[in-house]
Amino acid sequence: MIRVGIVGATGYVGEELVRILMQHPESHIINLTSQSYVGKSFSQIYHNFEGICNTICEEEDIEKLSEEADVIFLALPHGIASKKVNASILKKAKVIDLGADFRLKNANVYEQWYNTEHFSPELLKEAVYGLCEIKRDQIQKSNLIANPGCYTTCTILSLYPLLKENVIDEDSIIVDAKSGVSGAGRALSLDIHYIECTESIKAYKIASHRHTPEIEQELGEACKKDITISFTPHLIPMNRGILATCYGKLKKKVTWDEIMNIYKKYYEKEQFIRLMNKGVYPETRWVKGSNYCDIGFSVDERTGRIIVIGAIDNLVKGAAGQAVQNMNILFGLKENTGLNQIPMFP
Ligand SMILES: NC(=O)C1=CN([C@@H]2O[C@H](COP(=O)(O)OP(=O)(O)OC[C@H]3O[C@@H](n4cnc5c(N)ncnc54)[C@H](OP(=O)(O)O)[C@@H]3O)[C@@H](O)[C@H]2O)C=CC1
Ligand SMILES: CC(=O)N[C@@H](CCC(=O)OP(=O)(O)O)C(=O)O
Repeated sequence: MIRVGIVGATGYVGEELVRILMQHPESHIINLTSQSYVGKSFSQIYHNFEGICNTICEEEDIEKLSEEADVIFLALPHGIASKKVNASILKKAKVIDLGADFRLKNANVYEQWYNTEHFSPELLKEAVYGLCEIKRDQIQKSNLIANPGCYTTCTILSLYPLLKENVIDEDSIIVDAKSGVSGAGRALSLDIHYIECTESIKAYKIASHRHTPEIEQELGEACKKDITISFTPHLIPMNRGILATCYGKLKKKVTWDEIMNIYKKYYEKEQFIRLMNKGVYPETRWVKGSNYCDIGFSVDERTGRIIVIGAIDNLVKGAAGQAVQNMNILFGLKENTGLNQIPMFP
């Protein structure tokens, strides 16, 4: 059994990690940590776990945890993981960070977009960006995984084959993405009060969202160029789900079938990526509660653009599910172990 510790277990991502790992046949949760709920059992915080997980939440002690656990998941706000992780911890346990501290390769870029200091830039070289379908060979050999963000997972998976195969103009990319409110986490803030976000849709952090450099970094690596994209996130009054609508100018005339062959080249064997048939476009409810990323597209002959739609559950493929997929790769398990949840509909 893989001994697992979850730091920040009481947030939405932590809760989802517990839900998935409790059903994982090879994992055993040995420690759940919290900041505000030390001494409380997990089922007192999340009553859906009554009779299922009565583990008492403890104060975080990552040094001690690294002696006892095989893998530590960090589900903390940005800026904390880079203070906590160090080389000595990584010698003893593998770390999967679900925040953003190790995703960007350049600490200056991180500091610029996150407005906070990076406390362990020396670890950025060894951190692997844990987008499983694209980086599994590197993930396997690493002790520090930077689990991708939710918008970024959906966007990069949706566009990656087109950039790898040089099909679209790299600087023409526009991503219009929508997220459910759980994407903002459980901590209280005015923007996510019921009245502030129900029955309304809004764009936010226009031309300034911190997922922009992450998408540019990974798609730039795919096409071996520095690229800039326009990325606009929106808050949607639903609990879970990300829908990314991605636009790109085609470099030459292509048919839908030709593009589908490109997607198949990269994703045909991927269990968690489902390519939609012609005329079918992903919906968030088709992936809710599951680790799937659904992708559909249309070739617009009139404008010479391709429009790709991607959908994921932000808490599963966009966070905890992908983190467990990373754990499976790290420990040589079948990648789908514990991750075969069928999407909930409705
Ligand atoms: N929500 C989502 O869809 C996604 C989130 N992420 C990322 O995952 C991470 C966790 O997100 P999420 O679960 O939504 O966030 P939440 O706000 O719901 O949870 C944060 C967790 O971190 C703990 N915590 C907060 N501040 C501190 C601190 N100063 N020191 C130690 N622990 C602290 C909280 O403890 P307590 O409850 O005890 O206060 C809680 O357990 C973030 O980096 C987020 O950006 C990534 C992908 C998707
Ligand atoms: C709706 C909402 O507020 N979403 C969050 C994204 C959450 C996420 O996946 O991102 P990180 O892991 O990079 O924090 C946001 O826009 O900041």
